[in-house]
Amino acid sequence: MAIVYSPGDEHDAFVKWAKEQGVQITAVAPARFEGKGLGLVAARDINAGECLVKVPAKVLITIDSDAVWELNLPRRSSVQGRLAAYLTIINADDKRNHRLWQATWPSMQEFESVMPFCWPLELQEHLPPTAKPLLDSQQKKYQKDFHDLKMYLPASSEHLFKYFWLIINTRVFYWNYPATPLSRMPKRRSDLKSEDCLALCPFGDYFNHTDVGGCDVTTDRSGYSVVSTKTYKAGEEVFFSYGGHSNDYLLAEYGFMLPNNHWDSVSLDHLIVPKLTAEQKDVLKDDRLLGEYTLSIVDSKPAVCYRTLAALRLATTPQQRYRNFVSGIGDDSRDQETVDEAVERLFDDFAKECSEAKASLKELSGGNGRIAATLVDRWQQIEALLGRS
Ligand SMILES: C[S@@+](CC[C@H](N)C(=O)[O-])C[C@H]1O[C@@H](n2cnc3c(N)ncnc32)[C@H](O)[C@@H]1O
Repeated sequence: MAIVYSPGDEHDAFVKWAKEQGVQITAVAPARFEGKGLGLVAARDINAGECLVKVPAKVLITIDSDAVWELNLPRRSSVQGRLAAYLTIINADDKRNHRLWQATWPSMQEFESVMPFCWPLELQEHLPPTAKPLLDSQQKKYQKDFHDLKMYLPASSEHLFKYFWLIINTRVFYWNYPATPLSRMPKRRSDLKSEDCLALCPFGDYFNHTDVGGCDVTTDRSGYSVVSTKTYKAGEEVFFSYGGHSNDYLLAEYGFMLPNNHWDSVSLDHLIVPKLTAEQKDVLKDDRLLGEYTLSIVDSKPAVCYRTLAALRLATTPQQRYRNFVSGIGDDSRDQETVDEAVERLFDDFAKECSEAKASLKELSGGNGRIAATLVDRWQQIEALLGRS
């Protein structure tokens, strides 16, 4: 993979600024990686357990930062919205403290090709069934944030607000305000959800994601520390994990997918739920087994989850045998063949959906070849999950 070790003057200027702000950087440097934008490269051999980056709390951008707090943005709007509004409002100020940092962020043009949020509707409609609801909820969140905050933004700045909203979506770290006074917290500490706990973290936001990790990130009152959990050879990319996310989640939230992602899975709900009778749905609901049916790879083979097996058993065998299965009593092997056949039919239906989506994307590609190619890749990955590639 092509790596550009000196990615540009703006990155040198930012690193100098970050160090002046107290960010400690050891043995890693920004570099450009094909297909990933910027990332961090090991500047020498690194041992497991080395502290590579320390970012002091005072340089984070959170809703507790004085400059954000002083804008007095409405508390009913989300933390993501308020941070995007802050960045939009302050953007015209040439002396803003994070100016050199902002110069290292991706452009709106880059987002337009990789973030499903920015894609034309006809391509969004070709997202797989697990990614589509993620995009829908993102769009709703964005609309609400813009609605709540537009009166605080400079005139005609929606485009900029959307850009910063995406910057926050793709670059924030989890921060639960370890030293913030109660009056400034977004909610009572016990009510905080992950979407309330956001911080922009200079230099930390250069790290790209792997499914297997490679560094641990810890927080305390002093800020963030990133410590290697494995050895790296000089010139290797240094990663950490953004979490155990499927490729549909990575695509919708961050605009990329991993070629081999051991967390990958897809929902089977759209194939199973519409085929259940109202009575079957009630039974599954009472047993807390309605929905969240997933397919993943276990021991290198396609595997459906326990919930799927329960739903298919209810759909294809007498109810008492389903009851025995979920209660863990009796011999369930006599229905194994029937359930296996139901799984196969499900896979046939999903494989057909994959072929149709790919065929329709071929017709569409036109000027959006890169987006269509990403979508075809994702449908092919689903075929591989089904064992049908
Ligand atoms: C926190 S930023 C990391 C730095 C970013 N690559 C940049 O150019 O500034 C997260 C973004 O990096 C990209 N990214 C992270 N991990 C990646 C990976 N393994 N492969 C491709 N892109 C990745 C995605 O665009 C994601 O939205």
